[in-house]
Amino acid sequence: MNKNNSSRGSAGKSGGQGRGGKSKPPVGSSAGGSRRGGAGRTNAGRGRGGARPEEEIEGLPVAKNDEVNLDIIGMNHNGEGVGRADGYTLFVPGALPGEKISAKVINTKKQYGYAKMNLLLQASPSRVEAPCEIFDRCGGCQIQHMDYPAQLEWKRQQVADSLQRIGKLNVRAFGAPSAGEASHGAEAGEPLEGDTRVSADTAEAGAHAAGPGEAGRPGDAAYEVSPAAAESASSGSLAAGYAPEASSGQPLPALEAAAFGGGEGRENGPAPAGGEAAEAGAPGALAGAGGAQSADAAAQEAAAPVSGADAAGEEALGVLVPPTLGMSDPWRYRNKAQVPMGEEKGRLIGGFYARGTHRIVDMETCIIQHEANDEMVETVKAIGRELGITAYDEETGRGLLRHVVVKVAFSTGEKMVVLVTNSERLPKSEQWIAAIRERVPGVQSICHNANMRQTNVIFGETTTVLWGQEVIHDYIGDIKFAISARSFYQVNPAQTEVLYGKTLEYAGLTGEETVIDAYCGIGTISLFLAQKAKRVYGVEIVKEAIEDARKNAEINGITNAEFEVGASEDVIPRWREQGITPDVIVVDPPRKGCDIRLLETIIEMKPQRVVYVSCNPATLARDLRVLEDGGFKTTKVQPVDMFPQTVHVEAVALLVRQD
Ligand SMILES: C[S@@+](CC[C@H](N)C(=O)[O-])C[C@H]1O[C@@H](n2cnc3c(N)ncnc32)[C@H](O)[C@@H]1O
Repeated sequence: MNKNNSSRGSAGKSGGQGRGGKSKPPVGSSAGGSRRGGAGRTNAGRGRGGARPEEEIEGLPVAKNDEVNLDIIGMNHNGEGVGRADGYTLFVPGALPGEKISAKVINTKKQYGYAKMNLLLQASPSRVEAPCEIFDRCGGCQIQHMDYPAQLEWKRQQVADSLQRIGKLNVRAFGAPSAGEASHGAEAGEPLEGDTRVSADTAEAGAHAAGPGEAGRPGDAAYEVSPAAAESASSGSLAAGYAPEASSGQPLPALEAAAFGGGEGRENGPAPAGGEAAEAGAPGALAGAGGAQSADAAAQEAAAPVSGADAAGEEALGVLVPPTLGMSDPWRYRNKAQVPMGEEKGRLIGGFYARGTHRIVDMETCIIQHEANDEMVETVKAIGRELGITAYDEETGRGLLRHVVVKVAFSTGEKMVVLVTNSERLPKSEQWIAAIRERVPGVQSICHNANMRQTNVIFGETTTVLWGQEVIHDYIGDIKFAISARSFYQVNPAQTEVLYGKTLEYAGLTGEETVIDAYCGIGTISLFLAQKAKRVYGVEIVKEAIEDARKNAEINGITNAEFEVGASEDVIPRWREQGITPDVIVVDPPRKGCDIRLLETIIEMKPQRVVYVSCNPATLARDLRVLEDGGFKTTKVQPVDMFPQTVHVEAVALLVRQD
């Protein structure tokens, strides 16, 4: 915080425009006009004797309703700007790294608080106008106001930071030469800008597990990843994976030290203001932006080890985290929409939840969805209104239509509509079918899923095909996949090819290997691997997905892949007892990461390589630490942007066995 420029209480309050969304926040002409004399670091004079509002905590440098000027030094994993007011962390929705803002404190906790941006005093060069009409209300995307190169670089930093702080891995300084080159230059071990910024940007990210709507949760201040927390978050919360532990009341650095045995790895100072933005334009730093890696990144990749022998020489340089592989057109990329339904003044509406809430923002178009999905959702809403359908109400448990789920296969154009209702049967099903068939050209499958439980989980156990096929078909590369209503299928088909391509490359197959694909879904990765391996064993917990996987092997004439239903942590130890000895194990778990029993089994099975595909850098880093302690070395972790405009981060890691 610029102490001299901050104001207290109501003095000099400015406009209240809120977060930087579709419309940019007002840009102030200058940061001058200081209203507060002196540092004003204490809460003195704020009624210690009972008049103080309950949430106000003594000894903080700011209080609720204070106006402060902040330098935004980073962005947390929810996409909120991170500012410091006299060392106290304030999260500011809509603020970008490198910006100077004026903000009003809206809530304080012991270790951090929230502020609302009033005035943008100095904008980041990465700030763009969010193209979506409802960006400032909808919780679906979080970073449309950041240009795409900066999004990609931020995602790389998230991965690098998690590896360092949670996994306690030594991350190679970006731009550092490979082992061979290192002997020629002194720079090899020196931290580069990227690394310096990493920790500062996200030092608070782990401390902040909750979105605005969850701000009241106790003890958000730990990096430790709890499977239970992550599990509950898999239904969509961005707070996923961080356990409410270790709320000691200490300032953040001490907390971090406690959680991670502090002092290990790099200790980085705060990022220079504007650092994120400045680097966004750095040559070679943002290779993913055009859908291709930079020459720099490609050279590092080529130099990175893929075998245990090479790894020794590279070890001192640390784990390589190349630039995020991004899309050339990061819009309209999603093949699936799962839209909650509600009512507004008695009218059926459907859209995504407002940030941090379960309040539905009615939506006509979503510009990260394929147009066909937009059209299907709109059509289904219109039909629902015509048929007088009620929407399910979470609070009362009454009402009928819960979710509309639509899928489109990019390569074949096949479409699926799933109506999820709070009823065993779909009332007026004949009318629904006739109307959808008539108004959704090319629809191949209309399904009903019954979910009568009072839960956030979208699907219930029973799915019925109302009309048409049970599945739709899509291709990834040359392989054809059947996708049913409930099976997991990657949502960004263009980037799925990139992700699986990396997975296959890291698996380093010659045709002689036995491979295990844990958390295999409908066998997508398994079938990719099977083309280059001797035998592949896939395991997945959802029965329908395994049925799809078997069908998929069959329709592609692949005979060297077999699949089993069950939890990876139960099935793979059994395979071990049966004498299956994999050369390569691929894991692609949900956000909560791998079960510890699975990690222990992997360590005991001693495959040459482990390829870990992850959609949560925090749990990835936690699990890599276990595998490292068990004798594996992490050599590279490649971020792949599967979810542009959102804070979701995907990465593929390669580990090689040390002995
Ligand atoms: C991130 S998806 C990956 C699916 C697949 N690899 C793909 O790329 O399409 C994770 C999958 O793990 C499954 N899953 C969750 N917990 C599991 C467990 N304990 N054992 C096996 N599969 C599990 C989910 O049903 C889901 O299909």
